[in-house]
Amino acid sequence: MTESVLSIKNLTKRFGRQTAVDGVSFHIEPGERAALIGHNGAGKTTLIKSILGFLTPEEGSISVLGNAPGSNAARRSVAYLPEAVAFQKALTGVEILTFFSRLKGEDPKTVPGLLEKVGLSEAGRRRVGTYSKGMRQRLGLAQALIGEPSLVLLDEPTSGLDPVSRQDFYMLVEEVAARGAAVLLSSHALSEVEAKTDRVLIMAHGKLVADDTLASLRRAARLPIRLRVQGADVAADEIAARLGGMRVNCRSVEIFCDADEKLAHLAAISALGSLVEDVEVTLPSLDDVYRHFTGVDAKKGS
Ligand SMILES: Nc1ncnc2c1ncn2[C@@H]1O[C@H](COP(=O)(O)OP(=O)(O)OP(=O)(O)O)[C@@H](O)[C@H]1O
Repeated sequence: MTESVLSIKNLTKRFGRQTAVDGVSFHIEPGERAALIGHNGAGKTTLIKSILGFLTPEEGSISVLGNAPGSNAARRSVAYLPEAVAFQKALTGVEILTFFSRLKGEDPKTVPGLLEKVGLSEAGRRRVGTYSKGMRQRLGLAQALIGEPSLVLLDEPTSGLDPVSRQDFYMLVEEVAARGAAVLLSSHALSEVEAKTDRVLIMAHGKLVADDTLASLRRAARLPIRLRVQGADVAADEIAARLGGMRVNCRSVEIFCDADEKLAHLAAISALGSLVEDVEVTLPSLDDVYRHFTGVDAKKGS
């Protein structure tokens, strides 16, 4: 069995009487991309700071490839990209990456390759003060990737980026995971992480209330799947009469069912032959799953 890159057992962190992280346990394996989601104040940043060794929890343990957080060995294996990455504006991208490479004890000759990886080769000789937010964030990722870390912690990494920059950013994250690094990414952008991560960790009031793949969480929540059947011409009445479900207009009928009933419903729809023009299957979104496990609407917060 491969060793977990990150292993957290029964972690509790308090600030005075406030319990920010409450008995949290999970582990992340090499190559896994895990999303950490939760309302404001759920404990995500406290958890990330504990993994980095910036905070000392009252109870429980954290191991980064067998090493204590904040130890030299753990620091060499962990990369961190905060939400709002800030660099010395007067320095160029090359100068910044060279500086951080030396700080990490890595050879600065990897800098051009890192800049190329994040699409900043041409901008590398320009001062960072002239960079857009997306370019600064990509430089931040390049800095985090110095020395090929085994664990990459990303705190709201795409906030403020435009859709194309987000897309590019997630392609880089995919590459990092494909190389075998474990990625833990905290985000409020649920529709985004839904497609871009392998596992979802949901925190609420300091507790980990869900930890699994989205498909398994959907099954556990038993949220209904929506089948929207579009009939040929004005066949909705006949389709509704033969399949059940709810007629939503003169051509379409909606059926809600459990995951394990889906194939039977699709077979029944298919048996209607030319009466049916199309069928659309909508699975519960991460928003729906989030609401189920936290009782909170992701768009509204706590
Ligand atoms: N240094 C601190 N001193 C006192 N309380 C703190 C401190 N840091 C965090 N907290 C409290 O701990 C709880 C968890 O905060 P945390 O920042 O970890 O949440 P979060 O999930 O990252 O929230 P957000 O999504 O808003 O960033 C909150 O109630 C917060 O007020």
